[in-house]
Amino acid sequence: MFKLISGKAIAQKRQENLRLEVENLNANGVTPSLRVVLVGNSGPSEIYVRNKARRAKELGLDFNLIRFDETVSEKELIEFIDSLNHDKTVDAILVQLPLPQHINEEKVVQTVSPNKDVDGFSPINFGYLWQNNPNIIPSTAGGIMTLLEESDITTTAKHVVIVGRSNIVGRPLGALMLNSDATVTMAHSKTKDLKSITKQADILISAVGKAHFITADMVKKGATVIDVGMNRDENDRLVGDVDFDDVSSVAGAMTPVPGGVGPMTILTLMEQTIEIAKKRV
Ligand SMILES: Nc1nc2c(c(=O)[nH]1)N[C@@H](CN(C=O)c1ccc(C(=O)N[C@@H](CCC(=O)O)C(=O)O)cc1)CN2
Ligand SMILES: [Mg+2]
Repeated sequence: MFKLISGKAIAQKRQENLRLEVENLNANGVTPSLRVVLVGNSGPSEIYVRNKARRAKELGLDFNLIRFDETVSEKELIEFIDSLNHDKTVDAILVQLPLPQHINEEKVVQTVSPNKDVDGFSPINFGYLWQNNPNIIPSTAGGIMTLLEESDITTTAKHVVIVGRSNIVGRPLGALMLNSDATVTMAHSKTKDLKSITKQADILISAVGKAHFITADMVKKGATVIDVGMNRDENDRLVGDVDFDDVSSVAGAMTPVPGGVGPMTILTLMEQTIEIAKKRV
């Protein structure tokens, strides 16, 4: 039987509990605070940041978006982030990616204090994650683990194939899957005979950024397929990496785009902002 995994519904359900946690914190004089730094005004980043702002406001968080022109210098950006690091009223800092070409993304990510790094992108938090001692973890990867858990899809001893090795999704998800006792294969653009590998997956995750990349012939019957892609098709519709109509004829469970992984990314960001703020109680 085929199951559609709705990230939107799971995120909505968990957000109810988060509201109660925020009320509890408020009763202790704490309002979790999140600062999002956005450089330039690319269409997709604007949408993602707007979604973050909406959820934060629904939860009653202290949310602030700080915008910089896309010509901002690396030095100015780094100095600003450092001022947030030292601001005692700020729990969590997020720099929306990607950044313009002239700014070194690694340097900026390394500037965010590991204690406020709600994206879990700093080398310290990445290191903790790979040592199976996670602190703050990247939101998309964390959201996917929650999505599976809430859908009663276990990872122990499963063969998980992740296509894509980005720092935002593929690599941290590889660590989380390994930590949760899956057998993990990380595939990427240099992988030979990708289809022979994806066909072995009990859980197949695609984070490639190419519409219609995963087709039914690449999927084992009954497999769970998680689609992280956010692409525009030839009709300018938002689609994932997975050819949904084709793959749903063989998969056992699948996430849609939109309404799958995206809402879970934002939920996890809210959960982690609240977790960081709890340390103030
Ligand atoms: N600093 C960060 N930058 C980026 C991250 C990140 O986790 N931290 N991840 C992605 C973008 N991303 C979060 O920022 C993100 C992507 C998608 C969604 C989302 O809600 N998607 C919706 C559809 C939205 C639409 O209509 O286009 C869905 O899937 O239903 C939220 C966040 C890159 N940058
Ligand atoms: Mg993300």
